[in-house]
Amino acid sequence: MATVIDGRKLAKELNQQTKERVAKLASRGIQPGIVVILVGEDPASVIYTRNKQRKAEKLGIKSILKKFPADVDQVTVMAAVDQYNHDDTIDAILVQEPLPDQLDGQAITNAIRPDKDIDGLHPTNLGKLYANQPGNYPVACTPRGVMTMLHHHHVELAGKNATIVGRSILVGKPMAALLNNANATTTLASRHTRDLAAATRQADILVVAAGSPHLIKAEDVKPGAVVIDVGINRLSSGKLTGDVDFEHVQDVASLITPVPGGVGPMTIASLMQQTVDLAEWRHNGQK
Ligand SMILES: Nc1nc2c(c(=O)[nH]1)N[C@@H](CN(C=O)c1ccc(C(=O)N[C@@H](CCC(=O)O)C(=O)O)cc1)CN2
Repeated sequence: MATVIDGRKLAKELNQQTKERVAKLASRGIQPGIVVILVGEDPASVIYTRNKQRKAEKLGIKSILKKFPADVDQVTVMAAVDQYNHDDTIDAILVQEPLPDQLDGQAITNAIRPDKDIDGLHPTNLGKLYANQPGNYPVACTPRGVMTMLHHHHVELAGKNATIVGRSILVGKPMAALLNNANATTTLASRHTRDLAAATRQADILVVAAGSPHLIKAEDVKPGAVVIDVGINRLSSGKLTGDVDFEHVQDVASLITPVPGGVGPMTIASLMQQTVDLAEWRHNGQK
């Protein structure tokens, strides 16, 4: 039976560390600041952005929620990004995804100053990640949170087979890069993968971010594997469930994350952690 990774507990510990770092910055007259740009009223995004705001305020981080109607045009959003690029009280700019179709998300990301790019999606930051450059730069907060979980549980990565299911730019791609940079042998699978079960069964570390409820069954998992479920799916019953059939996979895995209470809380805690990183780097001139 697998050990269940308690994402809420780990997030609480990380948030405590972040709070202490915020207090240290306050003694230098610095308050880290984040702005979250929310377009439209997607119910899940409204909840996530509210949770981010609450957490930031609780930790002493300045937080602005900049809302736009769903039919906002590109120029208006780009102007807001430009405004916060030049706002010295803001260290982190986050554009909540998903965005409506009329907006060019890539152009918006590219307009964010790389040293305020909290999601680590600007090509400059992605390039550094893919080049495995040393130094300080932001990386996407969900993969960062997953890495923190793996390190916390002393999961050995070097030489291990890691399979990531789902190749989004927000999770799958940076996750594969981080694991590869940690010397794991990585397979980045997607819905195009011919034999997905073969790819998942070879994994010592399996990260699933496919957005498909219970896609991964017990027979898809190597005995003793570490299974990280990034999926958050709301069933018609209202219940949240992951991409992994937790009930049965926990009998096969050695370590497993639940949904809810696994990766989700770590995403927000990592976001707060990285907001403080950005503030420290900017104020210490370590860009
Ligand atoms: N610009 C970004 N947009 C989005 C990101 C992101 O990292 N950057 N990630 C997701 C949504 N997300 C944060 O924005 C997020 C999702 C879920 C959770 C979370 O704590 N989930 C809880 C359950 C919450 C619930 O009851 O609904 C859990 O898993 O326990 C945090 C953050 C998409 N957009």
